Amino acid sequence: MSGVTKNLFSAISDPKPMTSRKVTVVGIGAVGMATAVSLLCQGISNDICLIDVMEDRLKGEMMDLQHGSLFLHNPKIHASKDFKSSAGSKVCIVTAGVRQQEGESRLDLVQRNANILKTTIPALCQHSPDAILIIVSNPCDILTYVAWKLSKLPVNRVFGSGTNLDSSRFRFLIAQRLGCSTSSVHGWIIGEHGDSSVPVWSGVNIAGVRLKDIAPKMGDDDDPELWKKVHKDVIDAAYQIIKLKGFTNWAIGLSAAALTNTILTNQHNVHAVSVMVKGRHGLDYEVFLSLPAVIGANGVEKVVMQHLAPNERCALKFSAAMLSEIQCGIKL
Ligand SMILES: NC(=O)C1=CN([C@@H]2O[C@H](COP(=O)(O)OP(=O)(O)OC[C@H]3O[C@@H](n4cnc5c(N)ncnc54)[C@H](O)[C@@H]3O)[C@@H](O)[C@H]2O)C=CC1
Ligand SMILES: CC(=O)C(=O)O
Repeated sequence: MSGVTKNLFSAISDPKPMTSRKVTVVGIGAVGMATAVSLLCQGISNDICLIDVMEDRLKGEMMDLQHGSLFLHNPKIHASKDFKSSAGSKVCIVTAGVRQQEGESRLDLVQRNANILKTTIPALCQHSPDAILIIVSNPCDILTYVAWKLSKLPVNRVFGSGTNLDSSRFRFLIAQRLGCSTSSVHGWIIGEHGDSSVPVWSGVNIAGVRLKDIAPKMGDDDDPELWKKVHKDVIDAAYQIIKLKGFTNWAIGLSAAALTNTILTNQHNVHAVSVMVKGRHGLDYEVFLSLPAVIGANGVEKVVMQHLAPNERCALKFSAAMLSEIQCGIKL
Protein backbone atom coordinates (compact mmCIF):
# COMPACT_ATOMS: atom_id res chain seq x y z
CA MET A 1 0.00 0.00 0.00
CA SER A 2 1.41 3.44 -0.90
CA GLY A 3 1.64 6.19 1.71
CA VAL A 4 -1.33 8.08 0.31
CA THR A 5 -3.52 4.95 0.13
CA LYS A 6 -2.60 4.03 3.70
CA ASN A 7 -3.53 7.46 5.03
CA LEU A 8 -6.63 7.91 2.88
CA PHE A 9 -8.40 4.62 3.62
CA SER A 10 -9.09 2.62 6.77
CA ALA A 11 -9.25 -0.98 5.53
CA ILE A 12 -12.06 -3.32 6.64
CA SER A 13 -11.65 -6.27 4.25
CA ASP A 14 -9.76 -7.30 1.13
CA PRO A 15 -11.55 -6.76 -2.19
CA LYS A 16 -13.27 -9.89 -3.49
CA PRO A 17 -12.32 -10.80 -7.05
CA MET A 18 -15.32 -10.50 -9.39
CA THR A 19 -16.37 -13.47 -11.50
CA SER A 20 -14.41 -12.82 -14.64
CA ARG A 21 -16.08 -11.52 -17.78
CA LYS A 22 -12.72 -11.12 -19.49
CA VAL A 23 -12.89 -10.77 -23.26
CA THR A 24 -9.92 -10.67 -25.62
CA VAL A 25 -10.20 -8.89 -28.96
CA VAL A 26 -7.47 -9.85 -31.42
CA GLY A 27 -6.93 -7.17 -34.08
CA ILE A 28 -7.46 -3.53 -33.16
CA GLY A 29 -8.43 -2.21 -36.58
CA ALA A 30 -11.80 -0.73 -37.41
CA VAL A 31 -13.70 -3.90 -36.48
CA GLY A 32 -11.73 -4.77 -33.34
CA MET A 33 -12.14 -1.29 -31.88
CA ALA A 34 -15.85 -1.11 -32.76
CA THR A 35 -16.24 -4.44 -30.95
CA ALA A 36 -14.29 -3.24 -27.90
CA VAL A 37 -16.29 -0.01 -27.68
CA SER A 38 -19.59 -1.90 -28.04
CA LEU A 39 -18.59 -4.28 -25.24
CA LEU A 40 -17.52 -1.45 -22.94
CA CYS A 41 -20.34 1.01 -23.61
CA GLN A 42 -22.99 -1.65 -23.00
CA GLY A 43 -21.20 -2.94 -19.88
CA ILE A 44 -21.01 -6.44 -21.42
CA SER A 45 -17.44 -6.88 -20.22
CA ASN A 46 -15.50 -5.00 -17.56
CA ASP A 47 -12.20 -6.63 -18.49
CA ILE A 48 -10.95 -6.24 -22.05
CA CYS A 49 -7.64 -7.35 -23.49
CA LEU A 50 -6.58 -5.97 -26.87
CA ILE A 51 -4.01 -7.88 -28.93
CA ASP A 52 -2.36 -6.75 -32.16
CA VAL A 53 1.06 -6.67 -33.81
CA MET A 54 1.19 -2.86 -33.94
CA GLU A 55 2.66 -1.82 -30.60
CA ASP A 56 2.27 1.97 -30.77
CA ARG A 57 -1.29 1.75 -32.02
CA LEU A 58 -2.10 -0.75 -29.23
CA LYS A 59 -0.79 1.63 -26.57
CA GLY A 60 -2.65 4.55 -28.16
CA GLU A 61 -5.97 2.71 -28.34
CA MET A 62 -5.57 1.41 -24.77
CA MET A 63 -4.84 4.86 -23.33
CA ASP A 64 -7.65 6.47 -25.30
CA LEU A 65 -10.18 3.91 -24.00
CA GLN A 66 -8.82 4.05 -20.44
CA HIS A 67 -9.39 7.82 -20.40
CA GLY A 68 -13.09 7.09 -20.92
CA SER A 69 -13.24 5.05 -17.68
CA LEU A 70 -15.25 7.75 -15.92
CA PHE A 71 -18.07 7.29 -18.43
CA LEU A 72 -17.99 3.48 -18.38
CA HIS A 73 -18.18 0.94 -15.56
CA ASN A 74 -14.60 1.19 -14.27
CA PRO A 75 -13.33 -1.48 -16.67
CA LYS A 76 -9.86 -3.02 -16.82
CA ILE A 77 -8.35 -2.43 -20.25
CA HIS A 78 -5.06 -4.10 -21.15
CA ALA A 79 -3.26 -4.11 -24.48
CA SER A 80 -0.27 -6.15 -25.57
CA LYS A 81 1.46 -7.93 -28.43
CA ASP A 82 1.94 -10.83 -26.04
CA PHE A 83 -0.90 -13.36 -25.82
CA LYS A 84 0.02 -13.97 -22.15
CA SER A 85 -2.07 -10.90 -21.33
CA SER A 86 -5.15 -12.66 -22.75
CA ALA A 87 -4.91 -15.38 -20.06
CA GLY A 88 -8.17 -16.42 -18.47
CA SER A 89 -10.48 -14.94 -21.12
CA LYS A 90 -14.04 -16.29 -21.26
CA VAL A 91 -14.48 -15.18 -24.87
CA CYS A 92 -11.85 -14.46 -27.55
CA ILE A 93 -12.97 -12.52 -30.63
CA VAL A 94 -10.71 -12.69 -33.67
CA THR A 95 -10.86 -9.64 -35.95
CA ALA A 96 -7.22 -9.68 -37.09
CA GLY A 97 -6.39 -9.69 -40.74
CA VAL A 98 -6.67 -7.96 -44.04
CA ARG A 99 -9.96 -6.56 -45.21
CA GLN A 100 -11.47 -6.32 -48.70
CA GLN A 101 -10.37 -3.47 -50.93
CA GLU A 102 -12.98 -2.01 -53.28
CA GLY A 103 -14.00 -4.71 -55.79
CA GLU A 104 -12.53 -7.63 -53.78
CA SER A 105 -14.80 -10.32 -52.38
CA ARG A 106 -14.44 -11.79 -48.89
CA LEU A 107 -13.21 -15.05 -50.40
CA ASP A 108 -10.21 -13.24 -51.95
CA LEU A 109 -8.73 -12.86 -48.44
CA VAL A 110 -8.67 -16.52 -47.52
CA GLN A 111 -5.02 -17.67 -47.46
CA ARG A 112 -3.65 -14.37 -46.08
CA ASN A 113 -6.03 -14.44 -43.14
CA ALA A 114 -5.72 -18.20 -42.60
CA ASN A 115 -1.97 -17.63 -42.13
CA ILE A 116 -2.67 -15.16 -39.32
CA LEU A 117 -4.82 -17.75 -37.53
CA LYS A 118 -1.89 -20.21 -37.52
CA THR A 119 -0.20 -18.11 -34.82
CA THR A 120 -3.18 -16.49 -33.10
CA ILE A 121 -5.44 -19.50 -32.48
CA PRO A 122 -2.88 -21.79 -30.73
CA ALA A 123 -1.73 -18.84 -28.60
CA LEU A 124 -5.30 -17.98 -27.54
CA CYS A 125 -6.05 -21.62 -26.67
CA GLN A 126 -2.83 -21.95 -24.69
CA HIS A 127 -3.60 -18.98 -22.45
CA SER A 128 -7.41 -19.31 -22.25
CA PRO A 129 -8.11 -23.04 -22.51
CA ASP A 130 -11.77 -22.62 -21.49
CA ALA A 131 -12.64 -19.72 -23.81
CA ILE A 132 -15.27 -19.66 -26.53
CA LEU A 133 -13.75 -18.44 -29.81
CA ILE A 134 -15.73 -16.13 -32.09
CA ILE A 135 -14.26 -15.64 -35.57
CA VAL A 136 -15.10 -12.37 -37.30
CA SER A 137 -12.24 -12.01 -39.81
CA ASN A 138 -13.17 -12.80 -43.41
CA PRO A 139 -13.96 -15.00 -45.11
CA CYS A 140 -15.72 -15.69 -41.85
CA ASP A 141 -17.08 -19.21 -42.51
CA ILE A 142 -13.87 -20.65 -43.93
CA LEU A 143 -11.77 -19.01 -41.23
CA THR A 144 -14.07 -20.50 -38.58
CA TYR A 145 -13.31 -23.93 -40.06
CA VAL A 146 -9.56 -23.10 -40.02
CA ALA A 147 -9.77 -21.88 -36.41
CA TRP A 148 -11.68 -25.01 -35.37
CA LYS A 149 -9.03 -27.24 -36.98
CA LEU A 150 -6.13 -25.29 -35.46
CA SER A 151 -7.71 -25.11 -32.00
CA LYS A 152 -8.61 -28.82 -31.81
CA LEU A 153 -11.60 -27.66 -29.70
CA PRO A 154 -15.03 -29.30 -29.78
CA VAL A 155 -17.38 -27.72 -32.36
CA ASN A 156 -19.50 -25.93 -29.76
CA ARG A 157 -16.52 -23.81 -28.63
CA VAL A 158 -15.68 -22.20 -32.00
CA PHE A 159 -18.18 -20.32 -34.12
CA GLY A 160 -18.23 -17.50 -36.64
CA SER A 161 -20.16 -14.24 -36.37
CA GLY A 162 -21.58 -15.40 -39.71
CA THR A 163 -24.92 -14.05 -40.85
CA ASN A 164 -25.88 -12.51 -37.50
CA LEU A 165 -24.96 -9.24 -39.24
CA ASP A 166 -26.65 -10.13 -42.56
CA SER A 167 -29.84 -11.06 -40.66
CA SER A 168 -29.76 -7.70 -38.92
CA ARG A 169 -29.38 -5.93 -42.28
CA PHE A 170 -32.24 -8.03 -43.70
CA ARG A 171 -34.57 -7.27 -40.80
CA PHE A 172 -33.68 -3.56 -40.93
CA LEU A 173 -34.41 -3.30 -44.65
CA ILE A 174 -37.73 -5.17 -44.36
CA ALA A 175 -38.68 -3.02 -41.36
CA GLN A 176 -37.95 0.14 -43.38
CA ARG A 177 -40.31 -1.04 -46.13
CA LEU A 178 -43.07 -1.99 -43.69
CA GLY A 179 -42.74 0.93 -41.31
CA CYS A 180 -42.11 -1.04 -38.12
CA SER A 181 -39.11 -1.63 -35.89
CA THR A 182 -36.23 -3.94 -36.85
CA SER A 183 -36.82 -6.11 -33.76
CA SER A 184 -40.46 -6.68 -34.76
CA VAL A 185 -39.44 -8.28 -38.07
CA HIS A 186 -38.51 -11.95 -37.72
CA GLY A 187 -36.38 -13.07 -40.62
CA TRP A 188 -33.18 -14.99 -41.13
CA ILE A 189 -30.31 -15.01 -43.55
CA ILE A 190 -28.46 -18.32 -43.37
CA GLY A 191 -25.54 -19.92 -45.21
CA GLU A 192 -22.41 -18.05 -46.25
CA HIS A 193 -21.56 -14.65 -44.78
CA GLY A 194 -21.00 -13.49 -48.32
CA ASP A 195 -22.32 -13.49 -51.83
CA SER A 196 -24.09 -16.88 -51.65
CA SER A 197 -26.06 -16.14 -48.46
CA VAL A 198 -29.59 -17.57 -48.33
CA PRO A 199 -32.65 -15.51 -47.32
CA VAL A 200 -35.27 -17.70 -45.64
CA TRP A 201 -38.29 -15.96 -47.19
CA SER A 202 -40.48 -18.93 -46.22
CA GLY A 203 -40.19 -17.95 -42.55
CA VAL A 204 -40.28 -14.13 -42.59
CA ASN A 205 -43.06 -13.02 -40.27
CA ILE A 206 -44.40 -10.14 -38.20
CA ALA A 207 -46.18 -11.23 -35.01
CA GLY A 208 -46.52 -14.73 -36.45
CA VAL A 209 -48.09 -13.54 -39.71
CA ARG A 210 -46.00 -15.16 -42.47
CA LEU A 211 -45.45 -12.61 -45.21
CA LYS A 212 -45.40 -15.43 -47.79
CA ASP A 213 -49.05 -16.17 -46.85
CA ILE A 214 -49.95 -12.61 -47.84
CA ALA A 215 -47.58 -12.30 -50.83
CA PRO A 216 -46.86 -15.87 -52.07
CA LYS A 217 -44.28 -14.70 -54.61
CA MET A 218 -42.21 -12.81 -52.01
CA GLY A 219 -38.52 -13.31 -52.79
CA ASP A 220 -39.20 -15.01 -56.15
CA ASP A 221 -37.94 -13.72 -59.51
CA ASP A 222 -41.50 -12.92 -60.71
CA ASP A 223 -42.60 -11.12 -57.52
CA PRO A 224 -44.39 -7.90 -58.65
CA GLU A 225 -43.27 -6.17 -55.42
CA LEU A 226 -39.58 -7.03 -56.03
CA TRP A 227 -38.86 -8.17 -52.45
CA LYS A 228 -35.85 -10.06 -53.81
CA LYS A 229 -34.14 -6.66 -54.04
CA VAL A 230 -33.97 -6.65 -50.21
CA HIS A 231 -31.66 -9.67 -50.28
CA LYS A 232 -29.61 -8.12 -53.08
CA ASP A 233 -29.21 -5.01 -50.90
CA VAL A 234 -28.04 -7.22 -48.01
CA ILE A 235 -25.38 -8.79 -50.25
CA ASP A 236 -24.36 -5.41 -51.65
CA ALA A 237 -24.29 -3.70 -48.24
CA ALA A 238 -20.64 -4.39 -47.44
CA TYR A 239 -19.50 -3.51 -50.98
CA GLN A 240 -21.44 -0.26 -50.86
CA ILE A 241 -20.17 0.77 -47.42
CA ILE A 242 -16.58 -0.14 -48.36
CA LYS A 243 -16.92 2.06 -51.45
CA LEU A 244 -18.27 4.91 -49.33
CA LYS A 245 -16.03 4.78 -46.22
CA GLY A 246 -13.38 2.12 -46.89
CA PHE A 247 -14.56 -0.51 -44.39
CA THR A 248 -17.54 -1.65 -42.32
CA ASN A 249 -17.23 -1.70 -38.55
CA TRP A 250 -20.08 -0.38 -36.39
CA ALA A 251 -22.75 -2.99 -37.13
CA ILE A 252 -20.30 -5.90 -36.95
CA GLY A 253 -18.93 -4.52 -33.67
CA LEU A 254 -22.45 -4.45 -32.22
CA SER A 255 -23.13 -7.94 -33.59
CA ALA A 256 -19.97 -9.41 -32.03
CA ALA A 257 -20.79 -7.69 -28.73
CA ALA A 258 -24.33 -9.14 -28.75
CA LEU A 259 -22.96 -12.65 -29.30
CA THR A 260 -20.49 -12.15 -26.45
CA ASN A 261 -23.26 -10.93 -24.15
CA THR A 262 -25.31 -14.05 -24.89
CA ILE A 263 -22.33 -16.23 -23.89
CA LEU A 264 -21.33 -14.30 -20.77
CA THR A 265 -24.89 -14.16 -19.45
CA ASN A 266 -25.74 -17.72 -20.57
CA GLN A 267 -28.86 -16.29 -22.18
CA HIS A 268 -29.65 -19.02 -24.72
CA ASN A 269 -30.59 -16.48 -27.35
CA VAL A 270 -30.93 -17.73 -30.90
CA HIS A 271 -28.48 -16.10 -33.33
CA ALA A 272 -27.55 -16.91 -36.92
CA VAL A 273 -23.91 -17.97 -36.49
CA SER A 274 -21.45 -20.02 -38.47
CA VAL A 275 -21.51 -23.60 -37.18
CA MET A 276 -20.46 -27.02 -38.44
CA VAL A 277 -23.31 -28.01 -40.77
CA LYS A 278 -22.36 -31.60 -41.62
CA GLY A 279 -25.39 -33.86 -41.09
CA ARG A 280 -27.92 -31.00 -41.05
CA HIS A 281 -30.36 -30.11 -43.85
CA GLY A 282 -28.99 -33.08 -45.84
CA LEU A 283 -25.48 -31.53 -46.04
CA ASP A 284 -22.51 -33.86 -46.16
CA TYR A 285 -19.72 -31.26 -46.29
CA GLU A 286 -17.43 -30.53 -43.33
CA VAL A 287 -17.94 -26.77 -43.57
CA PHE A 288 -19.14 -23.99 -41.31
CA LEU A 289 -22.17 -21.99 -42.46
CA SER A 290 -24.69 -19.94 -40.55
CA LEU A 291 -27.82 -21.51 -39.13
CA PRO A 292 -29.93 -20.19 -36.25
CA ALA A 293 -28.37 -21.60 -33.08
CA VAL A 294 -28.99 -21.44 -29.34
CA ILE A 295 -25.95 -19.84 -27.72
CA GLY A 296 -25.02 -20.05 -24.05
CA ALA A 297 -22.02 -20.17 -21.75
CA ASN A 298 -20.90 -23.37 -23.47
CA GLY A 299 -20.94 -21.74 -26.91
CA VAL A 300 -23.24 -23.30 -29.49
CA GLU A 301 -25.72 -25.58 -27.73
CA LYS A 302 -28.25 -26.49 -30.43
CA VAL A 303 -29.11 -25.63 -33.99
CA VAL A 304 -32.70 -24.68 -34.81
CA MET A 305 -33.88 -26.93 -37.65
CA GLN A 306 -35.83 -24.50 -39.83
CA HIS A 307 -38.41 -25.93 -42.22
CA LEU A 308 -36.63 -24.74 -45.36
CA ALA A 309 -38.32 -24.57 -48.75
CA PRO A 310 -36.71 -26.78 -51.45
CA ASN A 311 -35.03 -23.77 -53.16
CA GLU A 312 -33.58 -22.64 -49.79
CA ARG A 313 -32.10 -26.11 -49.12
CA CYS A 314 -30.69 -26.12 -52.62
CA ALA A 315 -29.07 -22.69 -52.16
CA LEU A 316 -27.54 -23.83 -48.84
CA LYS A 317 -26.08 -26.89 -50.56
CA PHE A 318 -24.57 -24.68 -53.27
CA SER A 319 -22.80 -22.54 -50.59
CA ALA A 320 -21.56 -25.65 -48.79
CA ALA A 321 -20.12 -27.19 -51.96
CA MET A 322 -18.38 -23.95 -52.94
CA LEU A 323 -16.83 -23.39 -49.49
CA SER A 324 -15.73 -27.01 -49.30
CA GLU A 325 -13.87 -26.65 -52.59
CA ILE A 326 -12.10 -23.48 -51.43
CA GLN A 327 -11.22 -25.10 -48.10
CA CYS A 328 -9.43 -27.93 -49.91
CA GLY A 329 -6.99 -25.38 -51.38
CA ILE A 330 -5.98 -23.80 -48.04
CA LYS A 331 -2.46 -24.56 -46.78
CA LEU A 332 -2.80 -25.16 -43.04
N1 LIG B 1 -17.55 -11.09 -40.35
C1 LIG B 1 -17.99 -9.88 -40.62
O1 LIG B 1 -19.21 -9.62 -40.63
C2 LIG B 1 -17.02 -8.79 -40.90
C3 LIG B 1 -15.70 -9.10 -41.02
N2 LIG B 1 -14.77 -8.14 -41.31
C4 LIG B 1 -13.39 -8.58 -41.44
O2 LIG B 1 -12.69 -8.27 -40.23
C5 LIG B 1 -11.28 -8.20 -40.53
C6 LIG B 1 -10.70 -6.93 -39.94
O3 LIG B 1 -11.23 -5.80 -40.61
P1 LIG B 1 -10.76 -4.32 -40.19
O4 LIG B 1 -10.74 -4.18 -38.72
O5 LIG B 1 -11.53 -3.38 -41.01
O6 LIG B 1 -9.24 -4.34 -40.71
P2 LIG B 1 -8.05 -3.38 -40.22
O7 LIG B 1 -7.03 -3.42 -41.30
O8 LIG B 1 -8.60 -2.06 -39.79
O9 LIG B 1 -7.51 -4.11 -38.92
C7 LIG B 1 -6.92 -5.36 -38.94
C8 LIG B 1 -6.00 -5.44 -37.76
O10 LIG B 1 -5.47 -6.77 -37.69
C9 LIG B 1 -4.16 -6.65 -37.19
N3 LIG B 1 -3.37 -7.85 -37.42
C10 LIG B 1 -2.85 -8.31 -38.57
N4 LIG B 1 -2.15 -9.45 -38.35
C11 LIG B 1 -2.24 -9.69 -37.02
C12 LIG B 1 -1.72 -10.72 -36.18
N5 LIG B 1 -0.96 -11.71 -36.66
N6 LIG B 1 -2.00 -10.67 -34.87
C13 LIG B 1 -2.76 -9.66 -34.37
N7 LIG B 1 -3.26 -8.67 -35.11
C14 LIG B 1 -3.01 -8.69 -36.42
C15 LIG B 1 -3.60 -5.43 -37.93
O11 LIG B 1 -2.43 -4.91 -37.32
C16 LIG B 1 -4.81 -4.49 -37.86
O12 LIG B 1 -4.75 -3.67 -36.70
C17 LIG B 1 -11.18 -8.29 -42.07
O13 LIG B 1 -10.85 -9.60 -42.44
C18 LIG B 1 -12.58 -7.92 -42.53
O14 LIG B 1 -12.87 -8.42 -43.81
C19 LIG B 1 -15.12 -6.82 -41.45
C20 LIG B 1 -16.44 -6.45 -41.30
C21 LIG B 1 -17.49 -7.40 -41.06
C1 LIG C 1 -17.08 -6.66 -44.59
C2 LIG C 1 -18.16 -7.57 -44.21
O1 LIG C 1 -18.00 -8.76 -44.15
C3 LIG C 1 -19.47 -7.03 -43.91
O2 LIG C 1 -19.61 -5.85 -43.57
O3 LIG C 1 -20.45 -7.77 -44.06
